Amino acid sequence: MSGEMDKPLISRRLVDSDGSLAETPSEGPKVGILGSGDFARSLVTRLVGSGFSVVVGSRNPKRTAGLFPSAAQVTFQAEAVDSPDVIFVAMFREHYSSLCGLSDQLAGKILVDVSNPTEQEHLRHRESNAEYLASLFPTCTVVKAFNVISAWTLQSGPRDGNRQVPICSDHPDAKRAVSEMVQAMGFMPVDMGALVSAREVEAMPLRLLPGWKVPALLALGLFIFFYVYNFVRDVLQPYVRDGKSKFYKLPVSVVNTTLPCVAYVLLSLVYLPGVLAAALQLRRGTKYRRFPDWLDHWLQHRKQIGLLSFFCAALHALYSFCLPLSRVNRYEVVNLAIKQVRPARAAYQPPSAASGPAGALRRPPPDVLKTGEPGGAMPGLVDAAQGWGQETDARQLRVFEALQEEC
Ligand SMILES: NC(=O)C1=CN([C@@H]2O[C@H](COP(=O)(O)OP(=O)(O)OC[C@H]3O[C@@H](n4cnc5c(N)ncnc54)[C@H](OP(=O)(O)O)[C@@H]3O)[C@@H](O)[C@H]2O)C=CC1
Ligand SMILES: [Cu+2]
Repeated sequence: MSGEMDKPLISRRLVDSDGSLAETPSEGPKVGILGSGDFARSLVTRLVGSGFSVVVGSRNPKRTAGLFPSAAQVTFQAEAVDSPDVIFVAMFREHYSSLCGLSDQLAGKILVDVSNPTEQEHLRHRESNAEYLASLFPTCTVVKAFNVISAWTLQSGPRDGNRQVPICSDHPDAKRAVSEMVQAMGFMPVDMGALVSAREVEAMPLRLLPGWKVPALLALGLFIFFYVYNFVRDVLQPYVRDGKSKFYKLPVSVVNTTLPCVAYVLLSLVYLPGVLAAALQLRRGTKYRRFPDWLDHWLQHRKQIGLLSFFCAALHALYSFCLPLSRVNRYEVVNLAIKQVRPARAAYQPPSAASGPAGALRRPPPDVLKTGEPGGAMPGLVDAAQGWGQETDARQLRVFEALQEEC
């Protein structure tokens, strides 16, 4: 294996002094490609770079020849399929039947189906594209491969994340030959069994973020549940019972109360299946029996559930860090207001019968009336104004104190 890894992907003889790909050595294994689209072009670049001799079959070779490295031979379809034993069909399913005229020349050869159906096509056709190709060319051996690799990955070379190439075919020898090519191109073949598995292999690229759907729906469900609960507890109940409007809490405060609830429940759902599995093994007295399906799936989703739990907790930490900043600001403003109003309130005396018929003509304590001149010009008017001011202040103070509680 280490010997394989030491081999350079592009052999020295294939690279010109100016760095471009030179003429292929005639002894390189010959591979045919039908089609001249994006995938065919990337495939050719990779194959040529891996030391293969490539011949491309196009309906219009004159038009397409310029798109390929000079090391590849571009010709008509009939000519291209003549000599190679392995032929890649880099075309869409609906055009497969246009190759039927080549049936005789293709007899006994290995056809590699690289196609990917769209979601609708996948649902519409009961048989996979590879099985359809095999039914059109019963004298050929069909191998399904490379469909999970994008044209871009083919061209830029395999990365660690997507090295695997699932392969399936009814003929072990053909599968082995294609597996060796896959390896020579720097990818890792994964045997998926017989050609009936092609449907499964073709569905792989259709799955967006496999394994995340159930955990994501679970997290969303939990979030909605706890959000509604916190909404009823923190917003709806104070509104109905005391008439207090706390709807401003909806976008930030209620969300921030909800996030840790979701994080905790998700975290417990990461550990719970392990405990259940251990209990089940103890009860059965063996660990060599399969878990029931529901537990098996649950165990497999632990990583995603754990990551979602971490995400909720991290978001909660961020919210909790940012919230006090705005609160401190609000608190300082309210505090300042209270400091200004409180002395006036302490000095306020409700009007009593002794203070005369008008009530407003009572005399405020001297510390409040610093600027007023007791007994000066128009004392009654000054008193009345200050009495009115104190009543307003008292009401404001109640509002401010309520605000301070909120902070
Ligand atoms: N692009 C990608 O990243 C990937 C593509 N694939 C699969 O590879 C196959 C080719 O894809 P791609 O290269 O992107 O597609 P393109 O449309 O770019 O190429 C399709 C090619 O099919 C050839 N062809 C042969 N007969 C016909 C016909 N009757 N009508 C139209 N075209 C015909 C054409 O070549 P010419 O005119 O020279 O005959 C054409 O260049 C598809 O099955 C796709 O699912 C799989 C994985 C990734
Ligand atoms: Cu917290």
